[in-house]
Amino acid sequence: MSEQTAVAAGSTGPTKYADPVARRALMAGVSAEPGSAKPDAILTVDHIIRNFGGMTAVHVDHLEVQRGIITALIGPNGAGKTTFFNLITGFDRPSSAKSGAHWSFNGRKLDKTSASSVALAGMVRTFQLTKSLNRMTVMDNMMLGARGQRGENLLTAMFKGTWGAQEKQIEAKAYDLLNRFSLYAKRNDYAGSLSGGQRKLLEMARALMSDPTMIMLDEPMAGVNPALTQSLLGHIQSLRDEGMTVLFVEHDMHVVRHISDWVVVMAEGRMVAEGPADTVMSNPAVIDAYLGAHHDTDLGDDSLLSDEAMEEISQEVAAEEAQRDEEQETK
Ligand SMILES: Nc1ncnc2c1ncn2[C@@H]1O[C@H](COP(=O)(O)OP(=O)(O)OP(=O)(O)O)[C@@H](O)[C@H]1O
Repeated sequence: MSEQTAVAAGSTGPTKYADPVARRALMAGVSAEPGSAKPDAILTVDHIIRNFGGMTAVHVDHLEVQRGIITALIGPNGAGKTTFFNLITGFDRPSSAKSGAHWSFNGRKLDKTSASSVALAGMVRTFQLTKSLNRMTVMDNMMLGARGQRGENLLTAMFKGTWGAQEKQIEAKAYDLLNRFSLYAKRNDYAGSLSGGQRKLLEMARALMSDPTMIMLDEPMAGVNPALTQSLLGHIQSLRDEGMTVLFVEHDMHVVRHISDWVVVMAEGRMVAEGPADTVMSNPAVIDAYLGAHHDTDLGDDSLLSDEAMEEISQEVAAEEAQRDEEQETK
């Protein structure tokens, strides 16, 4: 069993960053400026711009993601988080592809790389279950997660009847992961029959089939009921404790506070702040980015909503309403 497989199957011991004191010490000297240098960056991104027509969805000058910890990417709706994920995982091309966009993962350049090559390099993102994946069993979803390993299409191999020893190992890994994520009993059920939380577990388990070095989770808690939230959070923390790097997008600020070692904030396509969760969430630029656009956003700490902030927000709301009324009248 490879070391990576051992991580996925949960049989390795904790790594040095399983210790919160070690993680805090690691990041203690890192500047809280956007684009700050990290002690050991696993992902480095430069000059990534994505325009849709006249609108710039992403404009990231520089970003480094630290190896071995959990980094949250937060920002209001439309900030560009998903587009950024798509760009760095090869599912979309930057508009700046020919004018200086480059990014590297684990020492390997990825700028001109396809999505499958990015996954093979060890940077894997979770995907929501699509209609066709819903119609497949849980186990078939897992086997599909191994697709691309050693450049093979396992499903084709299955249908061709070339099911060999190597594939048996992969099957064993799928069972290990299903056990770990409490989905073994569901292995023959259609993925579409799973609850919201179980789907999120399957998305994570499926991503782990390809032995990632870094896992990227897009809103891992969306649609998850409170009973499974704790379990999902525990799984994400365990992955980190076993040595995996985690980068995740999440709107729930309580979750972000609870599990993030580092938080990067995106607004209007740009990285606007970085730092430990508490520092970032008391940063006026972050409060502005959220509350300026979304007055009902819960930043996970009610004490941030001081009388002064509330007064400012209500003035902004009143000004916006007055402007809307004016626009209506002139129509
Ligand atoms: N294919 C596309 N064509 C045109 N505009 C797009 C496209 N994809 C994204 N956008 C726009 O780019 C901006 C960034 O969108 P994106 O989905 O990346 O934001 P986000 O931060 O992930 O938002 P949310 O938190 O709501 O998921 C938005 O204004 C969105 O409408």
